Amino acid sequence: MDKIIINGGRVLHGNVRVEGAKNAVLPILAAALLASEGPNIIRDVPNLSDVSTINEVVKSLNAKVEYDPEQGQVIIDSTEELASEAHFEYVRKMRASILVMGPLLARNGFARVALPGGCAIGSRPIDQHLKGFEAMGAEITFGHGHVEATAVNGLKGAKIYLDFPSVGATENIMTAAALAKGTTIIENAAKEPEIVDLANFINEMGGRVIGAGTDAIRIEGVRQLHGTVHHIIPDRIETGTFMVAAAITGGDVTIDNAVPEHNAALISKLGEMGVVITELDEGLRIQAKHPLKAVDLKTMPHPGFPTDMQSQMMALMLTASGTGVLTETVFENRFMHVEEFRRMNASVKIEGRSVIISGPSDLQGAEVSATDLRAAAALILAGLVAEGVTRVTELAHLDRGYVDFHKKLKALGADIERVSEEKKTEKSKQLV
Ligand SMILES: CC(=O)N[C@H]1[C@@H](OP(=O)(O)OP(=O)(O)OC[C@H]2O[C@@H](n3ccc(=O)[nH]c3=O)[C@H](O)[C@@H]2O)O[C@H](CO)[C@@H](O)[C@@H]1O
Ligand SMILES: C=C(OP(=O)(O)O)C(=O)O
Repeated sequence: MDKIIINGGRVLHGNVRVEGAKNAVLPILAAALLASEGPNIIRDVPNLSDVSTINEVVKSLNAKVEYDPEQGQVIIDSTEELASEAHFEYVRKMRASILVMGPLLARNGFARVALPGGCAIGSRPIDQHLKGFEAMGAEITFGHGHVEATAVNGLKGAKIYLDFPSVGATENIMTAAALAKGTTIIENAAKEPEIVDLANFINEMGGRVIGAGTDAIRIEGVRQLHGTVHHIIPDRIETGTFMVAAAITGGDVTIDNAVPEHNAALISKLGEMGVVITELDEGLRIQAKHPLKAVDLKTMPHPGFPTDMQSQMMALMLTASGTGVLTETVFENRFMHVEEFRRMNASVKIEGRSVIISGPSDLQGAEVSATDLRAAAALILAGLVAEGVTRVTELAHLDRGYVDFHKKLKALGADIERVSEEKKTEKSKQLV
């Protein structure tokens, strides 16, 4: 089992480059299955365990996949007839495997996918995805832990109003509608930058998606889609995580390859706290001097404050002066990291869907365990400023969404290393 060990107290300085966005590349690699002519070449692909998982899923569906992690490139050839079932072994590993359902239904008129169930951040139902497929003429059935969607006569365009602007439902409906007969309109659609990247990709394959990034997306179905070359957008959550890393250490960090407009809510909140942020041609410079001011914040669908930055912001708010209230409205149970922060001497109180933070806490290094992907990053951020040594375990969560996180922090001046049990055993053998 790997551990990240941090000796707190270093101020971060320098430049760091962010990777392609995890939450853009996963739906795009699934949507590549829509192309029945010519291969898709996807570039700026981050070397993450989730990328390996989606590649496995796509391969299991009979597409040919060539992945070059060094180059950050995936080539997908889905021109042969596709299988129709995404097995539990993949969906269990990664919920986003459900995103193959739209493309499979579009290509085959049938899809069978293991039900994803909940995870550490909430129950995460898929009713809005299924409501969309049903409106387009698919029959939905459940059994033996799976959901099946069948459209014997193919999918037909429909008007679909989402009860909540779900990212995954918007993506699955967009891909299903790309090859449907007629026009589909998604109302109350998700507006995240990753939705726009997916729409651009579908259009580059020959599709017709209009309005992505607004709350009404119009998809005019086409008969066939072809392979293309697509570059993934930069990861706004990795960007945000390094913004917080700079702020929490009182540092001066420039983030290359960042898109400021994708992080408007975070830029505004950090500004309120007293962090100085400068927008550069291709990036962001973050300068912070302590003490920072406490703020209140509420997570919301884009362009609101992203839930995927909630735990990292909680780490930062622990170091700010005054009382701040952080409210989570997107997921009902995304506070598992609070107990771990308490192990680091944080003063945090949960009240329903809010957390009240009285700062600054006198953070102390401790042995803590990552409860989900962003909690892993947040605990490491807290470790950067805690007094003494912090050890973070359960790093499989971190590897889902961050490439070389500890190496990038080390290059900025952090005292941080990653050790594996095997290495430790080797060391102790040498000592004996
Ligand atoms: C791979 C990926 O892109 N993951 C992101 C995606 O997840 P994901 O696509 O799963 O998130 P959604 O936007 O769908 O979920 C948001 C909320 O809607 C609820 N819901 C969703 C679908 C549905 O059919 N019914 C329903 O009730 C969920 O339980 C949750 O409470 O968006 C989330 C919200 O920004 C991010 O935190 C995740 O990082
Ligand atoms: C919650 C996240 O991802 P996923 O939807 O893949 O679990 C995340 O990226 O923070």
